[in-house]
This record gives sequence, C-alpha cells and structure tokens, in this order.
Amino acid sequence: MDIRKNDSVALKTTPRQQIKQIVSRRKERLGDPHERKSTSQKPSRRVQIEDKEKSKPNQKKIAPPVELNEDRKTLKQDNKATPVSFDQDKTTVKQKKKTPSVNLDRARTTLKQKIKQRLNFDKEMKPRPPKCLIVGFSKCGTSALKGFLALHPDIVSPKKEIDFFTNYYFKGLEWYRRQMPPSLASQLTIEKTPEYILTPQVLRRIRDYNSNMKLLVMVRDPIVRLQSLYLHELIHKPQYSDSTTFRQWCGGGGRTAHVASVVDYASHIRDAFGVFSRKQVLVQSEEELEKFPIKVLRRIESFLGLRPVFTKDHLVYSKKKGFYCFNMSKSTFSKAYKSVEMNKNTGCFTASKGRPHQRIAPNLYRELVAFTRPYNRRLFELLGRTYAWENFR
Ligand SMILES: Nc1ncnc2c1ncn2[C@@H]1O[C@H](COP(=O)(O)OS(=O)(=O)O)[C@@H](OP(=O)(O)O)[C@H]1O
Repeated sequence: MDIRKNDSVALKTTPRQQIKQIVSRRKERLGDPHERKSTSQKPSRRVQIEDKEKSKPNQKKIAPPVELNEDRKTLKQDNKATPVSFDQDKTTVKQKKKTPSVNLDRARTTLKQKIKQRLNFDKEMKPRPPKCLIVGFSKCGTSALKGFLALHPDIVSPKKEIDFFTNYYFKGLEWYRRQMPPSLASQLTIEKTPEYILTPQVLRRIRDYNSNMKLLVMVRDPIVRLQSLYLHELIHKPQYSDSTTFRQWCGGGGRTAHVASVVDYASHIRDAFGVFSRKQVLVQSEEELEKFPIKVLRRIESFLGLRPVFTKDHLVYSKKKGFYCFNMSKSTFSKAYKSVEMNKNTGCFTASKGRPHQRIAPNLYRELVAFTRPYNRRLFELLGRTYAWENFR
C-alpha cells in the first residue's frame, strides 16, 4: 500500500474540508438527521383514528351515506305502495314479502289501472233522463216501491219527487235531467211523482219527452187509500186541523166529489192507456207489494228488462213496523238509502209511511163500500183482473 500517496491526498485537504468530508460520510452511513426527523414525525390525529378503527375488527361499521339514502328511497317507495297492496288480495301481500320489487311494479300497475277505471267511471257517471216513471197513485206504496227498486244495482232514483211534468215543466228538459242522480249508461233512472197520472196533458208531455217511457202505477184498496190520505192531509194541508174528523174530511159523507176523486183509479189509468201502449204500463197493487215485495220486484225487473237480482235477503219483515224494511246487513242497503227517506237505524221507512189508520165508523164504512164498488168494477174491467178489495169486507 502506498501510504505516502494517501497521506499526500490527506495532506492536500484543509482541516475544514476534512471535517465536512467526515460529516458527509456519516450522513451517508446514518442518513440525513433532518430527513429522519420528518419521517419520525408523530402521525396526524386523523391517521391515528383510522388506524385505531382498523385495529378494532369487531366494532360495527357505520354504513356509508350513499347506502343510507338508497335504503330511504326504497322505504319511501314501499310506503307509497302500501295503500295499493291493501286493495290487493292477501296472496299479493304475501308475495310482496318474497319479491318486493316485482310486487311493487304490480302494485303500481294496479293503481294506475284503478285510477284509469275510476276516471272513466267518473266521466261516464252523469245525470241521465229517466226511462221509467212511477206515476201514481199517491198513498199507494209508491215510496216503498221506489226505495225497494233502488236496491237493484242497475237502477238509480232521485230522493225527491221532481214534479216536472206537472209543476216545473217551464224549467225545461235540461233542468229535469239535472235533477237526476248520476248514473252509468248501463243503469236505468226511475223518477216518481204520483200526481203525473192525474192529468191527461201531463201524460202527453211524458209521451212527447220519451214515447218509450215505461210507467208504473200503484193502486190500493180505495177505502184504505182514503184513510191514508186523510192522515197525510191533516198534517200537510192547512185547511184541516187535528180536530177534523174522517167524515168531515170526506166532505160530510162517503159519496162526495172529494171521495170520488180519490177512489177513481180507472179513469186515470184509461187516460194512460190512451197515451201509451198497454205494454208500457204496469199496474201493481199496494197490498201485494206490502205482503210479497220480492215477488213484485221480480215482476218489475222483468217488465223493465233488467237482470233478476232480487232475493228475500234484500228485505226483512219488521214485526214492530208491520211492514217489510231494508235488510241493513246487505250492502245494497246503502244504495237504496240515497233514494228514499228511511230510518237509518231500523232500515224501515220514516214514521210518515205505515202510520196506523183509525177505525172508520160502521155507517160511513158501509157508505164508502157502496160508493167505491162501481169504481172498482170499472177498474177490474179495464185491467181484466180483480183485486181482493171487496172480498175483504
Ligand atoms: N214496506 C213498507 N213500509 C212502509 N209503508 C209501506 C210499505 N209498503 C207499503 N207501504 C204503504 O205505503 C203507503 C204510503 O204510500 P206512498 O209512499 O205512495 O205515499 S206518498 O204518496 O208518497 O206520500 C203507506 O201508507 P200509510 O200506511 O197510510 O202510511 C203504507 O201503508
């Protein structure tokens, strides 16, 4: 080894340079103390927390915010769909649990269909001109007939008597139509005003309005009709008071013009037969409606060309009232309720229908029987049938 050469190199450097060299060699060996300081700096608090989290494997992780929103979306959609799934049958609800997305789609479709149906239904529902009229006679069970008929799904009827062809003809046909309840094209509107049959001019107005109109005419034992009308007019006509007797109301006896106007069905029905074909007019007795309502309703269904729906389940006999009333456990009851005044609790007609009649004094009764007999005979001849009115006595 040439020591002198090395020494010569060494001799060439100044002590200051030598110190520098020593320091740089140390740096190479150990690394820069400044750099070392930067790497050995304390980790930031955030990093510390993250590290801590990593070091806790069993701790529950909080779901990232995006997923939470997704969950909420799904929840909202589910909530929106809930009313539809209620309308669907139980099977669909069960399926929903298994495949929610499929059922959600189905529920949406059903809802859309239902809305569409409803809109179409509402568009179609409008007041339509009546095609059948209950034209008479007052106090012969016309309200019961109208109310019972309104149980039929294909029949609608206004609650009130419209009196159009008698009193409000000047208001015009459009006004009349608007008095009718909304109905579907497939339904039949029936209006009842028992005074229509009393005037030939009114019957002609009806024919001019609709020459195919069907007429329902209720008749009743004329003496019972007198009793019924008497009780009605005592309340509704100011010329009578509570003290007006039946005899006084009859006009002092049983052979007056007043009595004649009440018991003479035949001349009015003849007028109706003169304006309409007989096929368009059905005459029905109150007595039969009172005792065998379903039989009568089935007959009228057929007369009106409606599907037969009436069964004995529609009505129940009330011993207390002494009449048939609506069977409130049957859902059609609520439909009929829109068409007649009835007691919501009992399903029977209000107190103004089916009032107990007073007993007629025997003398007056005999007079009335004698007086009404020819009227009845004329009616029976006209109809080609009899009623058991005179046989009752
Ligand atoms: N189911 C039933 N419920 C109640 N009443 C019934 C029923 N069926 C027939 N009737 C008889 O209907 C009589 C009333 O007839 P109207 O409805 O034509 O009277 S009105 O002209 O509308 O005022 C009414 O007359 P009154 O008994 O004099 O009240 C009843 O006898």
